[in-house]
Amino acid sequence: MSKAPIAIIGTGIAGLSAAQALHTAGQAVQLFDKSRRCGGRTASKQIESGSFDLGAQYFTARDRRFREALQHWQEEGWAAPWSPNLYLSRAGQLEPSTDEQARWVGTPQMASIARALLGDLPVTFSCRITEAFRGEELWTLVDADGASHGPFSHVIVATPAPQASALLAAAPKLAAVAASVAMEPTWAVALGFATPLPTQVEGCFVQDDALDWLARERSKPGRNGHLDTWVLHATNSWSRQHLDLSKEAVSEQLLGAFAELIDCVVPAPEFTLAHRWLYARPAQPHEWGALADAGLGLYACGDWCLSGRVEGAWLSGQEAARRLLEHL
Ligand SMILES: Cc1cc2nc3c(=O)[nH]c(=O)nc-3n(C[C@H](O)[C@H](O)[C@H](O)COP(=O)(O)OP(=O)(O)OC[C@H]3O[C@@H](n4cnc5c(N)ncnc54)[C@H](O)[C@@H]3O)c2cc1C
Ligand SMILES: NC(=O)C1=CC=CN([C@@H]2O[C@H](COP(=O)(O)OP(=O)(O)OC[C@H]3O[C@@H](n4cnc5c(N)ncnc54)[C@H](O)[C@@H]3O)[C@@H](O)[C@H]2O)C1
Repeated sequence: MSKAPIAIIGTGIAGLSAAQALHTAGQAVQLFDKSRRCGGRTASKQIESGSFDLGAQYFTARDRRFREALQHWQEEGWAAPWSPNLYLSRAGQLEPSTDEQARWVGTPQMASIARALLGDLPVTFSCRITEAFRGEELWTLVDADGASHGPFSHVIVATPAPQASALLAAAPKLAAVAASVAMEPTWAVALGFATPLPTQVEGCFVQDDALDWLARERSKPGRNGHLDTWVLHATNSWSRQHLDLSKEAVSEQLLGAFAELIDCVVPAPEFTLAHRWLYARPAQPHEWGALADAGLGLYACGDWCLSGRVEGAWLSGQEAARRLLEHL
């Protein structure tokens, strides 16, 4: 009988990073995600007039191993540098914000990286895993419809921490660590304008009550939508305070804040979309790398194990795979 595959719950950057490392090492993997597509918080939304990045806006690469992976992504055309006309808005004043930081984006959209990393690996979408339990030797997963999946030799949980703790119940110490991680929400609003706004701004860090960040989609490489689409992110604190506000009210308030901030007249948008990220980022960075109960064969990874960024998620996935492989 062939060896049971390794189950990976979550197809964000962390889960995909672990999957790739294990696949490269000759291990069979089976991925699961509750969503209809991969990428998690590196999501891009496809609409008739183009696409835009709704979660992660760009990423930086500080770790040598991640820089090497990024070089490969660039060579393959999955990622490219993004050097926007960057501004800072403080106390209502908009000023250019030049820095030396290199930033990258997925091409032609942020979600392209996850799609490329997934490649042909076996995956089950629209499948929310609710339980992972171990028999004498092997693991079984149960989904929200009560269906069982398995058997698996090991399980890697690659979801945000609040969703990971229940899936780690077989290892109470790991479950407790995951349960101790607070994650902050972010409201995101996309606005599409029929006529390009007459401004030089392409990205802006905002120090404000409501807004935290705004980006102009068409300034990113490979984007060719016909609307001038902007993505606005609210601060974590504003998002927390307005967690249950309707999407319409959130769009209206953030559009108002944007119109006050930007140095031009803002017409009514052709298109508006609001999305609430309940678990956008860990409240604090950690240095766990990944969590492991090697005896049980249960592992956890995700941005919350490191820095709350794309780079942290990728490194955490690598670490989970490394720890699993060293115990085979
Ligand atoms: C609004 C916003 C802006 C951001 N901006 C940036 C930025 O500019 N730069 C940067 O570096 N980072 C940014 N980030 C953070 C970055 O997106 C994350 O750090 C990274 O994508 C996390 O990857 P992950 O794989 O750890 O988790 P996720 O991407 O959250 O992936 C987890 C996956 O698990 C799935 N899942 C969850 N529970 C279950 C379950 N029970 N069963 C099956 N599947 C499940 C989810 O559907 C998801 O696909 C931003 C995040 C947000 C939300
Ligand atoms: N909104 C959310 O939920 C987010 C979740 C997770 C990350 N988010 C943002 O992602 C970037 C990623 O950080 P980074 O990779 O360290 O990038 P950085 O560009 O170096 O930013 C770090 C930090 O510094 C501030 N900053 C950077 N450059 C400037 C500048 N030229 N002018 C003013 N301020 C600058 C910025 O506020 C960053 O927090 C990061 O933006 C997260 O906020 C969002």
